[in-house]
Amino acid sequence: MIIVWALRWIRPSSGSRASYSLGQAQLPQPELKFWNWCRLDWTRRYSTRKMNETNIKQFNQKFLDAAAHGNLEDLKAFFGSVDIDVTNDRGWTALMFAARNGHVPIISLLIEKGCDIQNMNASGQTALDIAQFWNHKEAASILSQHKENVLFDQTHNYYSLNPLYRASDLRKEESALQTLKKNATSKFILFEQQKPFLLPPEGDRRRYKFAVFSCDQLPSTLLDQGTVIFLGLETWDPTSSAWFALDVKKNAAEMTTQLHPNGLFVTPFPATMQMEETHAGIFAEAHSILCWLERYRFCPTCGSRQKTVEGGYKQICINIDCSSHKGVHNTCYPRVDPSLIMLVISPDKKMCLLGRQKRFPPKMFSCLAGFMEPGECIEDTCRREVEEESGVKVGKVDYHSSQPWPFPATLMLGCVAYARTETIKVDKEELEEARWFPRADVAQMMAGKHPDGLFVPPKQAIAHQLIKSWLASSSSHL
Ligand SMILES: NC(=O)C1=CN([C@@H]2O[C@H](COP(=O)(O)OP(=O)(O)OC[C@H]3O[C@@H](n4cnc5c(N)ncnc54)[C@H](OP(=O)(O)O)[C@@H]3O)[C@@H](O)[C@H]2O)C=CC1
Ligand SMILES: [Mg+2]
Ligand SMILES: [Mg+2]
Ligand SMILES: [Mg+2]
Ligand SMILES: [Zn+2]
Repeated sequence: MIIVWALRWIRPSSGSRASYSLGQAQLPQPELKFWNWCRLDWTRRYSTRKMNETNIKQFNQKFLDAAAHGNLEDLKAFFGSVDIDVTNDRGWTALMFAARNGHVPIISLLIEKGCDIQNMNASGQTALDIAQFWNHKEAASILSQHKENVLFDQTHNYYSLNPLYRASDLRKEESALQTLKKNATSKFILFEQQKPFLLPPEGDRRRYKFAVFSCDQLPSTLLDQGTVIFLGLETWDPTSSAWFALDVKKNAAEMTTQLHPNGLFVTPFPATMQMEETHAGIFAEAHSILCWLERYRFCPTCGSRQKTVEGGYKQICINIDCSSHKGVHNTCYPRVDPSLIMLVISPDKKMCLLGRQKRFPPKMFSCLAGFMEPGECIEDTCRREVEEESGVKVGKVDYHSSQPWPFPATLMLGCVAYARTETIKVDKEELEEARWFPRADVAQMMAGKHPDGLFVPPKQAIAHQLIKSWLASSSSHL
């Protein structure tokens, strides 16, 4: 049913070229969960095979059965056509079934194929919890080794996995940058008014990615008239390929669409939440810089025009008498807005506080969040925002991880906050609702199995990772 709803919201655009537009504003059904909304790529693949909902369920069940029964060859046949993290009604994945029965070769293969070992079922158990519960020592040992790796990697939230070496020293060398731009190995990604030019999910590729061009593939008018940003080099080796973002002017967009038959300029959110992760990291850098250049065309100090230098990373006022040329002139550099996002834990540590902003999809609850103000430390921003929005008083604050949120340039600082009080008084300006949720409810919301259809943001959001960490660290309280 959910899949049918989801498909309803994948609709061809008005032009002759196929495109898919998805938007938060177009989410009228309370049941259309963010979670499923993020899985539309594989849903679409099924739809092209004309599989109906029952067929899909049976197909998925056969995959889960192969894992549960330890049938390695049967399982291999599903790769490429099944979502490796697909679940049954209770949130059990193939990895969990293999862990339940101690099938070590199946566990190893699923991990090698990139399954998410941190997924939890509707009871809040991971595959590792299950292997340990059923005393499958070898399975538990493999899963715990990989869990350590995953936890280490988890400092990289989505949008933060940018593989480029930024080579900031090169930005000051104008002639070197000009030479690099014309270098045959240099790579260009395109934007039109901050909309990235992407290749939509297709065939076995489940994610959007950039269409990447060399200098020779681009008409010189695009290069000459557009805004070019130097993003970095592929490696620390100065002879490695350089990456540039090119914002083509609006009137050049038509020309650009002729460059790749499947490419599209897409509205960045939510499409970029479904990108190949390294491309999402590159998008975060390019998009934040392009938004800054567009919004700060005039000097914030005297209102004169600004000149863009240093590969797009600096703007200087053309008025030589402007005071921005003296002392610390931070208006010349791209802005980053620090903001806090916190999972607030109840005094008895059995519940967490989640809230809803009016703009959220129906039934989605998330962590509270708020922008840092001048002269504030992380801990005080966290305490102030939680009290302003929910009336709850916070004591200790622990830092968890961070995430660039490139809409346009927020840096989310993720924390776990320990409440001193429980009484909630919601600020209706900022939140529609805030509630304490027991651990079991949150586990169901994570697994998309809550009886009232409540759910939390998808794994690309740092809120999801904060909630997941708390569930994992408190699984012994079950
Ligand atoms: N991933 C997640 O689950 C969630 C992420 N977030 C993100 O966290 C960030 C902050 O959360 P939010 O609750 O909106 O923040 P706040 O609680 O601080 O409230 C936002 C309001 O504060 C004002 N404001 C003050 N300083 C700034 C600034 N530097 N930049 C923009 N607005 C400012 C704006 O008012 P006005 O516009 O009226 O001028 C804005 O609407 C946002 O980027 C949001 O997208 C938030 C919740 C959940
Ligand atoms: Mg606030
Ligand atoms: Mg807020
Ligand atoms: Mg605020
Ligand atoms: Zn000025």
